[in-house]
Amino acid sequence: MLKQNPTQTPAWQQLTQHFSAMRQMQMKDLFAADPQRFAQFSQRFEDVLVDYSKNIVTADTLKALLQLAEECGLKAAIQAMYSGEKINATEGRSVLHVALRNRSNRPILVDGVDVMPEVNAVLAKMEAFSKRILSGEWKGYTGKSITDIVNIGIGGSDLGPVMVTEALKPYWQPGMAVHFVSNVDGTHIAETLKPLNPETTLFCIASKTFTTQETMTNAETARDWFLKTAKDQSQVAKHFVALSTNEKAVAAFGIDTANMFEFWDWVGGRYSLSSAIGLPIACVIGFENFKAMLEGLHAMDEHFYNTPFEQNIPVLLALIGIWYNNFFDAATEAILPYDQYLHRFAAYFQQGNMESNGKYVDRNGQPVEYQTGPIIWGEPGTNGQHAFYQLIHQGTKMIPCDFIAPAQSHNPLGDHHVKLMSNFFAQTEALLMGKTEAEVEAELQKQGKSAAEIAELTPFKVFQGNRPTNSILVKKIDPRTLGILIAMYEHKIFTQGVIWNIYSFDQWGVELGKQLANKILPELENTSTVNSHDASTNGLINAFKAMR
Ligand SMILES: O=P(O)(O)OC[C@H]1O[C@](O)(CO)[C@@H](O)[C@@H]1O
Repeated sequence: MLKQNPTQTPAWQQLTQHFSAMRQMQMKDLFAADPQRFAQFSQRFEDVLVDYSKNIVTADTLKALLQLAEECGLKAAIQAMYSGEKINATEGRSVLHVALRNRSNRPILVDGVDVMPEVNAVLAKMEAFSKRILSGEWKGYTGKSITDIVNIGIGGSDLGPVMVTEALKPYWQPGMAVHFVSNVDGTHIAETLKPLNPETTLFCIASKTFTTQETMTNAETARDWFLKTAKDQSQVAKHFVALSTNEKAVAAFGIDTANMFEFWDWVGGRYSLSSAIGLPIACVIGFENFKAMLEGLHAMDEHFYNTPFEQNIPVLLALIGIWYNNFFDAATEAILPYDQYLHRFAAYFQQGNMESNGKYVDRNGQPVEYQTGPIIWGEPGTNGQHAFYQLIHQGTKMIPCDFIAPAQSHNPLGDHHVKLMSNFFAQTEALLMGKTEAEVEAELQKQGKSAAEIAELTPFKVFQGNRPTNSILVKKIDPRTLGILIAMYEHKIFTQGVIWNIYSFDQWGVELGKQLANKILPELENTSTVNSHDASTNGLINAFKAMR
């Protein structure tokens, strides 16, 4: 794979020059000058409309950004990922989440072996299992059917299934509920288990490595809770299944490996929701709906693979993100879904994006001299409007935002949805147009304010506008559309990682904290004074011990 420093490309130089012309550009002037701007700067994919016209970009900006993608070897990088090359070089692994939802079934080779037969075999096992659970055929140790699934996992073994099961709540099958335990804080599992009955509860222990401290601790607590009632160790098989790549550790924990749903080292944790990690999803929305989501993911995978970059939605979103991140110095991006069911969508892509592209070392092992991954955050609208939008509208920082909304609500109650959507449209319009001094003065005059009051109040009520947004309007949040949206963001992240010349599929940055926690843990289990750390850490640990 090309290891190109993006700042050394001709396109980057061109963008730098172009930026000096664009930094003062007003989007409203661009709209006024070009009645075709919306048509020119929007793309449709199935029931998804992506409008990126409210960005500080012209055709020339996109041309230069597309050139940057070419010069950084994006085409070859996509090819390398889809053909199973070991693009996760620091871990020596292929990156093949696209194989998990490869509905075309075309062979995808890792080390010369087609992975599709094993992908399909696990999917078939998930289908059979989820059907047995949902039909009530799978019985617990007292002969009762399962009513509650508890997924125990963290990070990529939690956030995807949480986000998807919440997003697709209208598709939950009758008589089944799903719960998630991730935090090692005992409160999480204690509160989750409180209302549950061990006779009708199934635990999915979800861990790629099956060594993660949080997950193994919660899994042991769950097993103790279960055995407190069931008594008999042999009944564990009816209530515990494992979603993992580590057969040995699964067996050592006491889970029958017949109840293990396998995946592979070429599935990254944060890209694993369409692998066996998706089992709790299939068990609550049903396998047919799970399959529809896989089909949506695959449709967007195909779009990303086959579409020329100038119409390629993930590529365009990635390039626009780079424009703000690297030229306008925007440090964050907000994801703002106007759909309550998508309330964990930003959290999901916080891991997806920040664990992938939060890197300062490039693929040559050198520190980068440019910005890489942005900070991702967000909450559902309209709650965000009454919390942090003040800063987006009038703060000193540029925050490019993605607004996401469905045209059809799953809960068409009265006029709720049109009210919600009026806010969706109003916000991006306000961020684009702002409100001028003259408009504010006229408004205050109408309200009967004196000249002195008008002069005093006007500066506070002016909105500069010119704040960039993408609007992603979908027909309905259904399994297929959700799959499309997920893959769209995944490939945006990939594209940016390629251009920033970083490795997007490792996560060494999470290791140091884990190592130190393992060192500190035994120090917390006795009463002696600790002095093996820096003064602050020693002080805190010793204060903690004194307070216990
Ligand atoms: O599935 P595992 O192995 O328990 O890991 C959980 C999570 O931990 C990480 O390795 C680091 O936080 C994530 O990448 C991963 O999703």
